[in-house]
Amino acid sequence: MTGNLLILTAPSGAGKTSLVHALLERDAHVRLSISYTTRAPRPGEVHGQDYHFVSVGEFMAMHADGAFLESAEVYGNHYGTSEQWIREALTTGQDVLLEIDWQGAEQVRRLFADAVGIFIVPPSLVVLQQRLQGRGQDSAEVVERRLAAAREDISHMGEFDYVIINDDFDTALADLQAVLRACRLRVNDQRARHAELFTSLS
Ligand SMILES: Nc1ncnc2c1ncn2[C@@H]1O[C@H](COP(=O)(O)OP(=O)(O)OP(=O)(O)O)[C@@H](O)[C@H]1O
Ligand SMILES: Nc1nc2c(ncn2[C@@H]2O[C@H](COP(=O)(O)O)[C@@H](O)[C@H]2O)c(=O)[nH]1
Repeated sequence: MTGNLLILTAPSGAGKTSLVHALLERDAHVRLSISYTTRAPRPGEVHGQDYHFVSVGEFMAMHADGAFLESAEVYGNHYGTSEQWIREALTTGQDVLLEIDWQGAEQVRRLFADAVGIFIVPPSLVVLQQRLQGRGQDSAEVVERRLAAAREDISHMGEFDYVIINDDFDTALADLQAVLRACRLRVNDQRARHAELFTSLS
């Protein structure tokens, strides 16, 4: 039985990384894909933990080798997901989270028809601006660029299966846990679990 593939997308600063980390602390059966990026590390970010930080040359070589399940240029940097890592993790039966933008989500959906898309939105653009500025890790120019893209990002909401409004953090986290729980109850997984149970009890 393979794991569920969940795509989490949001405008920058909506809170998806915070939600994902809170989920990972509470759920041992879910794993997060660590993306490759050409973006410079933020203060405190760790290579191999937050991202695999690579040069543009390294990224392009990986892209040419077909190493990425999906990749996109987002806010001026390149980002990509390792195909090998994803396929291996799913094969072990663990659920996998992809924290990627809407362009990457589109590519993954084409390859994995049963991937579940979750779009996270901030309650308003004013709140989004406060979160991006409050995070205190990006220059004013970077914050401006990301805010300017937020409306376009949000216009892709309809391409996803679930929408979580990240206003109150605990409510949004409970919503994310509920979606994951619903994924685990999908018929294909449950049929396989039931067949095992049925056989063992017969
Ligand atoms: N519900 C919430 N209420 C208040 N602040 C929040 C909430 N959720 C997240 N934040 C804060 O908002 C900021 C942005 O959150 P986070 O870095 O998780 O966003 P993100 O969507 O992952 O952004 P990016 O795509 O740029 O990585 C952080 O400082 C985080 O602590
Ligand atoms: N298509 C992909 N998008 C990705 C990937 N990893 C992250 N992202 C998205 O980039 C932006 C900016 O992230 P930041 O860490 O620089 O703030 C955000 O929307 C991420 O979801 C990826 O592998 N593929």
